Order: sequence, then C-alpha cells, then structure tokens
Amino acid sequence: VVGGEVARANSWPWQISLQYKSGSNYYHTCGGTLIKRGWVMTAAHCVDRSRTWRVVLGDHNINTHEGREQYMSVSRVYIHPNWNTNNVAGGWDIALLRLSSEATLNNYVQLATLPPSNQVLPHNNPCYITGWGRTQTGGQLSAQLKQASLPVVDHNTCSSYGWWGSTVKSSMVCAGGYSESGCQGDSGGPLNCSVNGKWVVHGVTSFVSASGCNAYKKPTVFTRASAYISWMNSVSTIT
Ligand SMILES: CC(C)c1ccc(NC(=O)[C@@H]2CCCN2C(=O)[C@H](CCCC[NH3+])NC(=O)C(F)(F)F)cc1
Repeated sequence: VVGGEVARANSWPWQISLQYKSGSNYYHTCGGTLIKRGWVMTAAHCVDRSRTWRVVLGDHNINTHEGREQYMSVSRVYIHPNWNTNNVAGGWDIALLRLSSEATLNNYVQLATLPPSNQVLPHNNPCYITGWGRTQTGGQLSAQLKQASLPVVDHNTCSSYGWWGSTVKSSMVCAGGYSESGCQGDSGGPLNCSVNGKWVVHGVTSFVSASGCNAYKKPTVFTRASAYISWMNSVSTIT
C-alpha cells in the first residue's frame, strides 16, 4: 500500500496473509479474504505457481509472532477456469483456497461480508485497500498491515482515454488513482467498501500500472467480487 497509514491491529479481521514455503521458512506473497471458516478468496495470479501455501489469520506484523495468529495449510486451490495467466487485463483474476481446517472466529478473525450478486458501487463510494504490500514503487513490503482510502472510480471514468482505456473490463472495480494505491504484495487482498455503514468486500486486488504503483490516472484495479458470487457459491459448496 502506497500512502495511507498502519491499520489498528486486527481492525480488518477478514484480511489474511498468503505465504509460500521456501526452504524452512514461509514468505508473504499475497493478501486474501476469509469468506467462510474454511475458505479464502484471493487473486488467481497469486496462486498460478504450485507451491506449498499457508494462510495466516489474525496477523498484524507479518515478521513477528504476536499470539493471535492462526496458521492454516491449504488443502486445495480453485483458480477460476477462465483465468489466463498471460492476460491479467482479461479479468477472471480470482481463486478460492480450501483450508485444511476451519478458522476459529474471535476478535481477531472474522468473516468478510460479500456484496449481492452484480452490485456495482457508485463513483467516489468510500473504500479502503488493506495489505502488507510494498509501501512505494520498487520498495519493501510493510511489516505491519496498512490501509489507504481509495474511493471508487466508476467504469466510465476508469475505462476512458488517459485512464486505463479498454484494459479495464466491467468485471473489475477501479479505486484511487491519485497519491494512494495498492502495490506488489497487496495482490489478492480486499477492497473494503462502506455500504450502508457496513464494510463489504467489493474487490480482490488485481493490478496496478507497470510503470508504477501510484501512477496518475491509473487507479488500482480489483476483480469485482459481485461478478463472481455464483461461481464462489458453486465452488465452496463442493465440500
Ligand atoms: C496492459 C495490461 C495487460 C497490464 C496491466 C498492468 C500490469 N502491471 C504489472 O505488471 C505490475 C508490475 C509488477 C506486477 N504488477 C501487477 O500489477 C500485479 C499483477 C501482475 C499480473 C501479471 N503478471 N499486481 C499487483 O502488483 C497488485 F497491484 F495487485 F498488487 C501489467 C500489464
């Protein structure tokens, strides 16, 4: 997250850290959202490579053990069938992770609220991006979870000339586009939007400009969660 501030610990209790094993250590690579006690929503581009994954729930500082974390292994990865790893602009950048056991819900770990199918938010709807991603273009990951205010940019504006143009599809949500943005390492995490006074996860962090995370008129682009409700229901009732 470029700009914004460090979040109050566990104030986004559905935010997870997706980590991969290398040697005897685990490394943060993406964010994600706890949507059911045994299911996490993330970006397909995060889980393109087959690795040994783990999901950390209830985390704040990803470099220290604070005692509130729950460490879950991943029993299966469901990448959207239409995802094309070579074309993030094509959309479909969404995946579900089946956890090997069910999360314990408490003050630090809660389920996200997902939007109703096909709900599209208006221009400037207040939203926050959260994540442990780089704090500057080319910078380092943040040790502590960060948040930044990223108001919705409607599709009309976001897909216009000078903005993202036709790179952005209606199955995506744009937000921000000025000084604050997502950045590498925030992928897969939530776009938390305030709807009727409640936080609703409307986006899965997908991409930013290749020329810089907070590039002018290149808002952070999210997979629009409301476009995938039926797919997520079909997958997660597989159990
Ligand atoms: C023109 C269109 C196809 C296109 C749009 C944006 C990009 N952006 C990028 O490549 C930048 C630079 C590093 C990773 N990155 C990204 O945007 C990656 C997703 C890359 C997916 C492709 N492998 N996502 C993120 O960094 C983010 F913002 F989600 F945290 C690349 C191509």
